[in-house]
Amino acid sequence: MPFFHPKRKSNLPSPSPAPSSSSSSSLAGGGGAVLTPNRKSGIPNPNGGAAPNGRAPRMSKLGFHPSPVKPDNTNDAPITTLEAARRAPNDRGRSSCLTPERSFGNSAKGNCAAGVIDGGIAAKRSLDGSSPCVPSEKKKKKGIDDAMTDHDGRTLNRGPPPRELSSLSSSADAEEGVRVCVRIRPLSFENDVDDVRPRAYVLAAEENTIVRNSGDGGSAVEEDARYVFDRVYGESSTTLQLYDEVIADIVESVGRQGRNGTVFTYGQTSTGKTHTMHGILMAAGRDLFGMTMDDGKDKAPVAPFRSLTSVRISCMELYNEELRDLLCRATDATSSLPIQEDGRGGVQIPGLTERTVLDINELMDVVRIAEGNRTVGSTAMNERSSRSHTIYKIMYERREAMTAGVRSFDESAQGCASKEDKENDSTCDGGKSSRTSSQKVLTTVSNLNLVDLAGSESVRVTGATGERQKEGGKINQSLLTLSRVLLKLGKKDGGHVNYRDSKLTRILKPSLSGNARMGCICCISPDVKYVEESKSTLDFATRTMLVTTNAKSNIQVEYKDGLVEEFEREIERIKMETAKSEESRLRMEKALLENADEIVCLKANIELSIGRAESMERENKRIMMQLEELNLSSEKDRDGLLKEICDLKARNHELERTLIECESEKKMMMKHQEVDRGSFAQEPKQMKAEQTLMEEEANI
Ligand SMILES: Nc1ncnc2c1ncn2[C@@H]1O[C@H](COP(=O)(O)OP(=O)(O)OP(=O)(O)O)[C@@H](O)[C@H]1O
Repeated sequence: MPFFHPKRKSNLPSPSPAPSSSSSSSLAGGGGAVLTPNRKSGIPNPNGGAAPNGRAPRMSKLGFHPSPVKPDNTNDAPITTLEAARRAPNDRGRSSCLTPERSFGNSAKGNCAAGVIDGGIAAKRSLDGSSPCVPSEKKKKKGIDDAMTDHDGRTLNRGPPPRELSSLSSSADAEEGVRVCVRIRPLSFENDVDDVRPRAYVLAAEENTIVRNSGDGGSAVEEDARYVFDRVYGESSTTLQLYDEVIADIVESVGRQGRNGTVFTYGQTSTGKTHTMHGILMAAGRDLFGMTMDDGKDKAPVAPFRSLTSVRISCMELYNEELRDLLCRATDATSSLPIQEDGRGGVQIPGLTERTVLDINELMDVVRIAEGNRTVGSTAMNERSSRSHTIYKIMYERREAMTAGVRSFDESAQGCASKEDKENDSTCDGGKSSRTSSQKVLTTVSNLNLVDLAGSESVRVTGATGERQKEGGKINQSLLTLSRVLLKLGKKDGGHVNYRDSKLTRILKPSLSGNARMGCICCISPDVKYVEESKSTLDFATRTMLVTTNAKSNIQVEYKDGLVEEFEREIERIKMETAKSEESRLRMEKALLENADEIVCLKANIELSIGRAESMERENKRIMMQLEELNLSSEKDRDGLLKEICDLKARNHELERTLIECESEKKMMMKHQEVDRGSFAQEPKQMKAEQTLMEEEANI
């Protein structure tokens, strides 16, 4: 079954600007919200580092800056970096690497380095010394070969011709299809160009067709294995290419026509959705700020007018069906925000933080803060997997004051945009109206919603358990609801569309139900392991192709005498405020510089103290160890002494016994002695008697 959907508009893009629109306070419209300060995070700055002036994003009191006046001299900086990759060959700054005939053609296989937008990969590709935007001969040839053959070198069937994307030159308020493109991420980030492993899906010769790699010779690709979208981008494509061909037009109609735009990335986990969305955020921000600068240039010759443009951003995530503000303080970050329908088809999110940003650097600073607050987790497939759907809402507001009777440039180009305008404006009725009011103000608030959906995932490949598995379940559930809603919308007569089954579809309702130009980027992996997951993404993309929207231009016209003067006074006041805040910033910078020495000194002292504390801790540990050793050895000694005492006691006991025995022996001996002494005493007497007797005998 061919998936080409024939009912879309087909005008080539035109750079001509168009009129503006009115405000609404919803995801499809404007939205009053509280301003709160914020935290830091980690996406690369468009200049590759901190903002050149080192400033944090500012919140202007009113949020407006006069568009013809540059708020400060840093405004060009980010644009310059990005423009370097784009501006060269044509003045609209569209893909600088594309030749005119390729700009809607084979560019899908291009090797253009996208400067900061595609980061590492782009930089890697330009390392061979060739100009980053001019493919080398080898690459050019490979690009052509890729277009005609699959990865095993087999020729592929041709698909239907690409449907042409409608553009700004199409009449305002026309129905158009959601712009759908598929991007295949590189198989391996280290060596993507030369990796020759077979791919699950390959690009066909047409830039809008992708086919399953059947592996059977490739010449007879089955119809159900062939998908046709608005564009298909291969592994070596860049985000900038994709942005230029599919998204830039939507962004332009947000800035120039006051229509809402919504772009979302969809796909399996780790297929490059966040990677792609960051590039889009940067490029869209640059284009929108470019338009604020253009405002004055285009109109000055046509009408006496003044215009004020402001850009605000809010960031939110939908985690486990809870809506969180990504720009509020850490303590509040976990509280869930309510979603309220405003009864006019829009959605309100009370309490959502809005930050006014004055240039692309400030915008990306805010995005970095939001990124830092996003819920990410590590899975088997992605070390930093988004565990939530993230919505970046950029509000572009423009107020124009002009003398009635003279049309603004945009009006002249497009005619009066809205019915109210026609009714109120004498310039739109061929001069029949007798209205004589001299001044009018056109106010337009249009929103660009950039939605980075969490990746669909199967436990089989992510190996998720516990909390990760629970999150995965919620993600899949909300994506399934989105898919069902798109299916119903695509069928037209599909009956009631139930947006209420998930918060994701509730938030996206204003866009899905028609009041936004929409773009959908479906990301897939070329890995054959994930062929089923990729097929499911391609089926989703196919369903999305059938959905059409009809975005209205949001414009409000007010008439008031003396308004231009009032407007001019306001511009002056804002200019003064801007100058004052610039002055105080400079003062603070100076004070910071003056305190720098002291800070260095304090730092050194702190480091010294930390060193001392560490050595004291080491000493403490050493003493503790010695004490322990001593305790151990004294315990040993005590045991030995106790044993010795026991031995001595036993010995003592033995000696006492021996003593007693000795005593008794002694007594016995003494007794014997006494007896002996008695007999001894008798003996001398007897001897003496005997002697006396003998002497007597002798004398006789
Ligand atoms: N086209 C690409 N070129 C270079 N690197 C890429 C590309 N696509 C993805 N990557 C890298 O692949 C990794 C995963 O990409 P990313 O986080 O954007 O995927 P994801 O689809 O958003 O994943 P998840 O749904 O899990 O959040 C990142 O390191 C990213 O930089």
